[in-house]
Amino acid sequence: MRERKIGFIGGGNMAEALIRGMLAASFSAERIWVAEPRAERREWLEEHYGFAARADNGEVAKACDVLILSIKPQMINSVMPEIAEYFSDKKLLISILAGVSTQALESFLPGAPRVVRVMPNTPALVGEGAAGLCGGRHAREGDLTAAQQLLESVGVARVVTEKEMDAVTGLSGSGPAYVYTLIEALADGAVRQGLGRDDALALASQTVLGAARMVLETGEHPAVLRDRVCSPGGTTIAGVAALEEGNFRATLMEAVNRATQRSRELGNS
Ligand SMILES: NC(=O)C1=CN([C@@H]2O[C@H](COP(=O)(O)OP(=O)(O)OC[C@H]3O[C@@H](n4cnc5c(N)ncnc54)[C@H](O)[C@@H]3O)[C@@H](O)[C@H]2O)C=CC1
Ligand SMILES: O=C(O)[C@@H]1CCC=N1
Repeated sequence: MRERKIGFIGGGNMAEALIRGMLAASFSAERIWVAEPRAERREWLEEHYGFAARADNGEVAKACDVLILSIKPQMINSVMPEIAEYFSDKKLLISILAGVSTQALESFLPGAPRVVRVMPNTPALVGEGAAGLCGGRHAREGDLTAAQQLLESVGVARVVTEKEMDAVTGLSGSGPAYVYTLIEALADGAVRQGLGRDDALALASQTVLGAARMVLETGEHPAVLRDRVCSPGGTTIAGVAALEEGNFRATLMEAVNRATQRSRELGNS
């Protein structure tokens, strides 16, 4: 993958997160192309990352071996024909679009198109992404491996079934937004009790990071780790009781549920 030319179709937030992560993981900037219609965004990308961004999707589709489709799902009808013109079985399409199936993408492309659908997330920008991916009907074994390696250069990547992709979207694709809300709310709670804003944000963020690493590195179930924090009659169980009163767990489960449903809707629209 590192030797091939990789072209992003759409240079927005998620494309930038992947590009920045890839550059940090020593992908060469010369091999990264971006098609982006907004002139000010092209200038910004060029200034910050040192590659030339193009206005024309066709130019990037023609030049690159791997295309990473990173437009909004609602744009596929107008953008896919621009790519299809230059697509062949020598090229690979990797889509990051929420909800859009490999079958829908394949229907725009000639022949037996090689398509891999991935759902990354923005922490790829700092090398801590969490992604799911699946192959389309004509994707070769090496295509899925290549896409997985690319995603693993910026975090964790799990191969899942296409049916599972909407749930991945509701969990890790959208999940950073839930966690940012959690961090902000934790900090607000401490600010309310008189702690300085900077200290509150730093401690809230590190607490989330530390707890996540405890789950990943000890292999213990989260409930076991939680029980170790809850001293009988202590402070933590008083806080946990408030979470239960506020339906914290049910609310998070419902957030994943709604985002998953929305991903399915985007696929049907
Ligand atoms: N933002 C996120 O956290 C994640 C987003 N995604 C997916 O990534 C895709 C992009 O999302 P974002 O980066 O958040 O959106 P965004 O709006 O930041 O990026 C989309 C980019 O496409 C450009 N664009 C508009 N019309 C175009 C055209 N005709 N041809 C080429 N480019 C065009 C826009 O100018 C913009 O820069 C979506 O499909 C989304 O489902 C997937 C995982 C996470
Ligand atoms: O909100 C969205 O639709 C995109 C997909 C996953 C994260 N952001």
